[in-house]
Amino acid sequence: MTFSAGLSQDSFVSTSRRNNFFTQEIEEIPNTTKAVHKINLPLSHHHQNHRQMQPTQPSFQQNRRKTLEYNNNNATKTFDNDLTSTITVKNNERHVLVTGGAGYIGSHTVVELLKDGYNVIVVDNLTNACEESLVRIQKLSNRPLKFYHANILDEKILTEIFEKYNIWGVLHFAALKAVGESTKIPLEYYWNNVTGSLNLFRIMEKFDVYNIVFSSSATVYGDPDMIPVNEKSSLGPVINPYGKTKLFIEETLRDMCNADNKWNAVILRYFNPTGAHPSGIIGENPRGVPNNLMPYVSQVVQGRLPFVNIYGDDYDTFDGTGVRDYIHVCDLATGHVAALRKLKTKPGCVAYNLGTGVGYSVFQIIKAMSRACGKDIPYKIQQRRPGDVGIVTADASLANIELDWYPKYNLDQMCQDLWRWTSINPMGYPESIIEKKNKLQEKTS
Ligand SMILES: O=c1ccn([C@@H]2O[C@H](COP(=O)(O)OP(=O)(O)O[C@H]3O[C@H](CO)[C@H](O)[C@H](O)[C@H]3O)[C@@H](O)[C@H]2O)c(=O)[nH]1
Repeated sequence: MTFSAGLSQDSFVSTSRRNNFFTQEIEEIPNTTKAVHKINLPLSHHHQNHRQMQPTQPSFQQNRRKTLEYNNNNATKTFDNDLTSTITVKNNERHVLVTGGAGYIGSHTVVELLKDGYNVIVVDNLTNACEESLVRIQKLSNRPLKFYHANILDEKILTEIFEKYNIWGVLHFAALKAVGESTKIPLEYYWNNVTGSLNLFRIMEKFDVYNIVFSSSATVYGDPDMIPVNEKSSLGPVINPYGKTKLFIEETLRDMCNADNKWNAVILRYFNPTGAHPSGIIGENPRGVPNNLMPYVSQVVQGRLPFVNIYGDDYDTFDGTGVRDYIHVCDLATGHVAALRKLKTKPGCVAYNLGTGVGYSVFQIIKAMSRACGKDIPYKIQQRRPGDVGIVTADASLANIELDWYPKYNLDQMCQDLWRWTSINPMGYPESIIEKKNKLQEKTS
């Protein structure tokens, strides 16, 4: 039987809103020595008369690689709309390297990094991310970034990046991340996540770059012995290969920091990221049927999926459904900026939970999404999903105290922002030329 959760329509966002604003033109410039893409960013009407986004030629020599270098020569130091603020550029030409910076959490973090004045280089192989997010990030923050379309397993390209730029630290997001998929193709997960990270760490060491922020997950706690879970809780056992890769990389970083005090690592354990940038311009772009609850619910609202499967209503929770600690992706993003500040104090290896400390059940999530979109949401109660636990919430007080980081968004804002992103971008980001080519190559190989 299908039920539906409907609540009063206090924050309806019209699905008729469409984002024509960021139509991107990517043009291949025929060049015998370089494969260059020109990115034309459309301008805010506020800026149209004042500045021009001018693509520049990449200055590096290698020519067979698909590398994009974005530049905005005439960028002003202010931006408008709901992001009214003034950027203080305070760096000394040092860069941070963001692996996986075109992905969901990476892209929101890059916006915060650019706002905070960092020079950002993104490395992303675009397997689970879209180049379009990078175009939009620059528009949002009104600052340029540099992008390398590359895999972290590629020692040659990483070496070249470290040779070329004065890199101060690395934010390491790049990873395969689907729990279910990891049980089917474990070797791919160990190869990409573990070997890719080891490759990155070795190259960092070679170039005397010892500052890293690592994207970990609450999954490293396994089935936690106490709730809310704090950083002193025991780690593991973790049953799926995805979680094992996160735990192994954490352990590697701890060993590296113990062995050599030049290394500093801030490990961030995310709880359940959701929401999207409040502008509705960047957000999560799941490929295929989403595994996680929030994007799944949002596709049900869109009518792309018929109903939400509620995996179990017999947990020992107040309404029987699973309880999780959902956190707005923009709060996660500011957590990374705080982590970089922490790295400047040379802390050794430290781990922080990033969550709100508040748990919501599956029923509460469906109701909150229903409030945000003003629609009834159909659901069916199903068997428990294998590997799920009843309740996981964070004790994030260590991050509050030591990083001076506090989440700002509540559940209704998370749902409103998620729904705004979904309404404006019903099918996610448009595919870029690179992504189309990747797909073609996958089909023909
Ligand atoms: O279609 C769905 C999807 C999920 N759920 C339920 O919703 C809750 C949240 O499930 P998610 O799949 O959204 O998130 P998880 O808590 O299972 O997993 C997330 O948090 C983990 C850490 O706790 C890991 O980081 C993992 O990678 C990440 O996806 C769970 O009770 C789950 O049973 C449903 O009822 N229906």
